[in-house]
Parts: sequence; C-alpha cells; structure tokens
Amino acid sequence: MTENVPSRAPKGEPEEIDFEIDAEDLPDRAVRTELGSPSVIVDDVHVTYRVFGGKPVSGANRSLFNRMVGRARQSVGAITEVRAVRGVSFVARHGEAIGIVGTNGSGKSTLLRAVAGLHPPSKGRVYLSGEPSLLGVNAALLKDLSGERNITIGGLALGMSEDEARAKVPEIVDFADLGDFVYLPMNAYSSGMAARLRFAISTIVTPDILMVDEALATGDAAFRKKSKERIEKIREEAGTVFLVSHSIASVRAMCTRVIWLDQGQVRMDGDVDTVCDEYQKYIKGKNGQAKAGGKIGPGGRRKGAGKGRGAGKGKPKTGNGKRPAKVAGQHKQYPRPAEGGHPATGSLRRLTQDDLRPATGSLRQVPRDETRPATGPLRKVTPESSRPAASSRPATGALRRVTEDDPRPSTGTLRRLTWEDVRPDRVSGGFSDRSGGGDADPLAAPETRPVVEPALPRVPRWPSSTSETGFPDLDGPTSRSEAELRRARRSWVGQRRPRSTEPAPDTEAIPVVRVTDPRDKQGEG
Ligand SMILES: Nc1ncnc2c1ncn2[C@@H]1O[C@H](COP(=O)(O)OP(=O)(O)OP(=O)(O)O)[C@@H](O)[C@H]1O
Repeated sequence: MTENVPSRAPKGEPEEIDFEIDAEDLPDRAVRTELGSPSVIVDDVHVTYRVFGGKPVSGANRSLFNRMVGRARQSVGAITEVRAVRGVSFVARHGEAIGIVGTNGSGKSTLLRAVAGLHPPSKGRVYLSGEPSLLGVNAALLKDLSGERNITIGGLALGMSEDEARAKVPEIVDFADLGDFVYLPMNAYSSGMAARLRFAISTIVTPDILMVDEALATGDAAFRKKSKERIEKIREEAGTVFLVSHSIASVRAMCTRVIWLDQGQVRMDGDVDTVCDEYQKYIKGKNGQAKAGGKIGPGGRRKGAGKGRGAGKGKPKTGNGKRPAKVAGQHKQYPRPAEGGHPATGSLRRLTQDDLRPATGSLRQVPRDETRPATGPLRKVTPESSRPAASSRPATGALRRVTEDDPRPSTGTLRRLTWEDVRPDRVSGGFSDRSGGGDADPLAAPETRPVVEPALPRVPRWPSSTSETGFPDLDGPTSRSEAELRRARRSWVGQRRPRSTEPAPDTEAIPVVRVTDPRDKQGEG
C-alpha cells in the first residue's frame, strides 16, 4: 500500500510542524491514503459520569455554571451526573487520521476512552476491527524506573516478548532522543523527554487503532516532525489514527478528517479545512479576540487571555467609575502613559520617585544613635527588670505567689479518694480486680503496696514445625501474640464456625429406639 501513496508536500516546502498557529505556520497537509473498510463504528454512544457528593446548582450560579460546563450536568440528589458524551455516532476507516477538536470539557478524551474500551458507554455501542492503543498524557510510565526498564515493561504490555522488547531499546532511545538518560529513573526526565518516550513506546508495534490524546503537545518541533512521520506510517499500514488536540495547526497537518465535539455532541464531521475553518470562526466569535493566525490555547482562548471568574476584573475604570462599554468586535485602546505629566482619569495621577520619599509632615528619620525608646512613662526593659525576683514577685491586688509550703490542694469539700471509694462492690457496673492483687490499695504509697506479679496468660507457641496433619503445632510457650497466632491459624485452617446459640435439645425428650441384634434374641430364646 505504501507505494500507492501519493507524494507528500512538494519538495522544498518546509516539513516542520509547530503546534501553535503562527503566521509563518506551514499549511502542511496530511497525505491522503486510500480508505479501507471500517475500523471503528461508534453508534449513538453516551457516556455519563456519576460524581458523588455533588449538590444542585441553583439560581444565581446557574448561568455561570452553564457557561462552564454547558447543559451537560444534572444534579440528582447527592449524585451529580456529568453527561460527557451525548449520542455520538461516526464511522472511521482504515487509513484515516481523524482529528477531534472542541473546547475544554467538550468530551474529546471521554470519547477516546470509550472507543478504547476504558470507559463503558452508558448507552450505545462501539465496534472495533483491530486493537486500540490509547496514548494519553497519563500513559502509565513508572517514574521510579529507568527509561530502559519502562521500555521493556511497555513492550511486554503491548504483547512483545521480553527479548523483542529489549531489542527495541536502541531504536526507541534514538527516536525519543534520550541518550544516556535512558539509564536514569524517569523522575530525572523533563516533561518533553517523558512525552517523547511515551509516544515512542506506544508506537513500538504498529497499532491497528492509535489514539493520541494531547500527548504530542510537549515535544519540540523536531520530535513533532518525527511523530508525524510515524503517524503517517501507521496510517499507511492501514491503521486508523485519532488525534485529540487543541492545536489546529497540528490537526491540519496530521489529519485527513476532523470531528468537532461540542458539549458532548458532534457539531461537525468532515474534511479538515471545512471543519477547522468553522471551528476557528466559532472560537473567534466566542472570545471576540482570537484573530486568524493568533495562538489558540485550550478552550479556544488566546494565550494569556483572562478566563474564569476573574476575567476582565483588572480592567481600568473610566472617570465615572464604570468599566468602559464593550463594543462588539472592537477593543478599547488605553493610551500608554506619557513620561512626566501622565494623563490622569479623574483625580488619579502617576506616582513619581519624589512621591515615595522622603516622609511628609512632621515625621523624620530617627538616627541610629538616638536613645530609644523613651517616650512618656516607658522605661527600658533590662534582663534584670524582666525577670521577677525570687521572693518579691509582683503582687498586684490580693494575688500572691503560691509556694511549696502551701498546702495543696484542699479547698472546700474536696478530699482524697481512698480504696473504699472504688471498691467493686461500691461501684455500679462493677469492676473486677484483674491484677490478682486482692484488696491491695492502689492509692496507697507505692512502697507500702504489695508487689503483684500479674498472671501471664498462656500463649500458644508460634509453629516451628508442623505436625503430621500439616498444620502448625499450636501448643507450647511462645513470645508471639495470641492475636497474631489466631490470624495465622485462620489462614491455615479457615474461620472457626460460630457456636450455635440455640439451646441444646432436651435429650430426655428424644425417643430412644433400641436396636437389638436378632442373634441376641435367638440366644435369649
Ligand atoms: N472522571 C470524571 N468524573 C466526572 N466528570 C468527568 C470525569 N472526566 C471528565 N469529566 C467531565 O466530562 C466532561 C468531558 O470531559 P473530557 O475530559 O472528556 O473533555 P475534553 O474535551 O477532553 O476536555 P479537555 O480539552 O479539557 O481535555 C467535562 O465536563 C468533565 O468535567
């Protein structure tokens, strides 16, 4: 099939792909290949997340909430249902590279997860011809292990033998441009290095259906060029590629078809130019500030544009204290401050260095050698004055220092408890003396108290050998705790059955049938 592929961009045209849309960005296009039979059929798929602990959104917050997540969120008591994908249907064919675009939260990642079988649709069906491989920003790489080890594990996960995976290491290191870093734990990698390795691993084997979810965004231009080539190779080998990206440039460059998702539904599905143009128009209209050729970040916003609650709050006010009226399609230009006499709206004026110092009014700088502080009745606190003398401590009013000689504490009707107070027979509920110390008074002075050695419970010995039955020998003295032993025993011999709580039957009442040996009868006879 490779040889039938029409040639790519004409010679001399730049190959490099940048994920951002800049004026100089190349309108490089993905090579169109012959389309094969269907590889993915998505039939009226719905995906609903259920989030516990949500609360109904009411009144004033409703519009803001709707603006953020659209109509896709409903609260059902304590469970919030997020309808991330709502009735999506399409057919993808072998050899297609499909870009999935949409603003934040439009359901792109969720749709890919449903197609990959990682999240079951709540309604509808997905049919696949081939094995899907989802490469997301969170693809599982173990940070504590070296890149080399991750390559081997990744290869095993993708169905290779260990030897095959090891043999792929040099190729992957070369592709991901890791050098000797491959022997270091991945904690030491930059995000770009990790992204390159992730992409390289997941394309070791040519997947039937490759799904790339924003995983290329961190790579540099050279890597993106290589990854584009690899994606094309997969398509040429009759694979299907899905590419979720906020970068329209990369979608234009790598895809042959685009699906635009909006609030969980397909808003457009068609050829790259038509859908991308419409999507960009939508983004421009939505923000009123995205220009053709401007950089579009996630959510269709221009980079650096304010978003969220605080957006626009920092705009200067006019003289009447109101924010300048917003005219559709126009942006108010605020004059740059001129040096010196700056235009001041109302009573505002620009601060100069002279405004900042020196101090105005009667304040003056206090020289270092000036005695301080000595205003009014204040006096300097010395270590001596701050530490109270042993006996003549401050005694304001009737307060005095309590000394060792003071009887303590015996105010009012308090008295010391004696053993009689806590005797079991005098306490409701009844304590019992578990120490074996009899009537020893626990409140008596320690030297007069009899020393009582508590009787140690006999704890069975931890099995050092097994008996003939194969079970550990549970008898004998040991230092192991009884609980530990009980646990071990349970794992060996299973749970003990609880004793029956039913009363034992009255044996007297059970009719006794006496069986006699007929020979005895004969003998008797
Ligand atoms: N695990 C989850 N639990 C609950 N809601 C979720 C979960 N994952 C996604 N959602 C919600 O589903 C909706 C779609 O999310 P999804 O991540 O699929 O959108 P997206 O288009 O990929 O967004 P982005 O461009 O920001 O990656 C959003 O409203 C999101 O809040």
